[in-house]
Amino acid sequence: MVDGQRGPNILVTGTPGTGKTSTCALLAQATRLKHVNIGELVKEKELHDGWDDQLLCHIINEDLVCDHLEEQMSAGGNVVDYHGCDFFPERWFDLVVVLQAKTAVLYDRLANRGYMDEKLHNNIQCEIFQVLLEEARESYKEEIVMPLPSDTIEDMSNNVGALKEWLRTHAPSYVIE
Ligand SMILES: Nc1ncnc2c1ncn2[C@@H]1O[C@H](COP(=O)(O)OP(=O)(O)OP(=O)(O)O)[C@@H](O)[C@H]1O
Repeated sequence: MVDGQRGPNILVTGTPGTGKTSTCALLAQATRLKHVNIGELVKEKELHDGWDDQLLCHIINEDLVCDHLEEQMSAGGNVVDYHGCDFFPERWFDLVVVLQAKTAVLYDRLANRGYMDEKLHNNIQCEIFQVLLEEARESYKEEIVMPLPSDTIEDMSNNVGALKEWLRTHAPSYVIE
């Protein structure tokens, strides 16, 4: 259910490479939702505690991220894109989408991106053990958690369609016809 006091907020999560950014970008084009890419935001606004040499990424400062986004999320109308979901306030989200990809598909995508060794292995393990789905189910009410396959372009298009349909039901003014 969308909180009646604000616009809808959707979280799109999943292992890196499952298609969060591509899906959110398409959804934002087709609706009035604003795409909030947490990884980009962390870099741009320096909401981090430096660089992790082992994982080769910024060490996100979750408190700074949540403080930075509080006002915008309280207003609603956002689709948030991040490979984690347990540190956001539960009240922010009306729907939590977990994108999933088959191991072979994800392997190719991450290898194409130049991921190697430990980083590649860790992300593949994360997907095999459905870490993000588990995290979403532990952090949000089960009925708002929506796992979706993201192996093909057709899946992506179906997913954007399903999310538009969800918006049509819960917050129709956000759908651009
Ligand atoms: N459903 C899909 N079908 C075909 N290709 C896809 C699909 N989803 C993503 N891709 C491709 O996989 C690559 C990774 O996608 P994307 O950057 O959207 O993933 P992500 O989950 O946002 O990753 P990260 O968490 O690292 O930002 C891109 O080249 C994208 O075009």
